[in-house]
Amino acid sequence: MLYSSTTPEQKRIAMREGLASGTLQQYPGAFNPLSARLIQEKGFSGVYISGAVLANDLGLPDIGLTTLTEVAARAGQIARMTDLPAIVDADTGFGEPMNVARTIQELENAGLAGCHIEDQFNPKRCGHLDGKNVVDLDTATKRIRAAADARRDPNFLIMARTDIRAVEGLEAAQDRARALVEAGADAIFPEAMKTVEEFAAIRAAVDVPILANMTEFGKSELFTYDQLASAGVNMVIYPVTLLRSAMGAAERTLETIKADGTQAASVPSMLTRARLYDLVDYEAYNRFDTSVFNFQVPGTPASA
Ligand SMILES: C[C@](O)(C(=O)O)[C@H](CC(=O)O)C(=O)O
Ligand SMILES: [Mg+2]
Repeated sequence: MLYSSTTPEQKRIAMREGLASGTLQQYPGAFNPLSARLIQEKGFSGVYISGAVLANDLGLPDIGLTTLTEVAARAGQIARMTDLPAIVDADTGFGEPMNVARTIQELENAGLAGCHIEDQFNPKRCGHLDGKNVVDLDTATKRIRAAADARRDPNFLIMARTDIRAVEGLEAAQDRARALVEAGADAIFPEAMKTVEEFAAIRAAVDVPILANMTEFGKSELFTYDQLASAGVNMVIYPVTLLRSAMGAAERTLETIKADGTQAASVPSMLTRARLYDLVDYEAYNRFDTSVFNFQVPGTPASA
């Protein structure tokens, strides 16, 4: 009810325990606070908050147009609606190392469990597109050092993402991953790995948890849970999957209304009123006022 009753500190501890457990942690991407509830209900380990989704949701491309204020506010709205730890995509950290430091503190204040900072140039682009550029090693490590020094909760996860694989190859990615860990990264996000073996190569290069990005229509095949687990991956994200699914369903429903003059044919694939009320915990608000939920939800049997 209302917001989650788990504190950000507890969520960060749970996330750290999950990463240390040896079990692959699955973090689907929430596109709004309500979808974070669904992710929790389905039994996932955590919630991912994608920069691409935050930008696309505003009707913008994912090229670094969103601001720290927007990202921290929306990520905070999502994080507080779930008991699960939430990790947010902080892109390039929103500026110079001093801006990165401020970013970390704002994200801590917003209740996030961690974030990732990448080594792309601005304007950045999706890691699975061609034509990316990465900053030099000195700039990349300064970002991470600033992030690690800025946090106040030692359990807030600083994950370093490197996009260098697509630019300079796998060995360069291994070298950079090692340097980023040296600079204080708690985890590594090797972007746009082509094969499971490439994930295993990054696994071999560093001693910290590593993340696999299973985004659709990208450079990586959609590897299964078992494939990633056997390559030693610790966390997998499905960053844009729910937004793509929801928008795909919305598009089909709009087409149905146009074609049929009614949405009736789409109703069976919709979340029902009862399920929606369930997810927002409607009935629980009766503890404040018993006249809040004193009706039969339309569409449910009288005995339900
Ligand atoms: C993970 C990612 O950074 C994101 O913002 O979700 C994107 C996902 C995507 O664009 O498909 C990425 O750069 O991979
Ligand atoms: Mg992103």
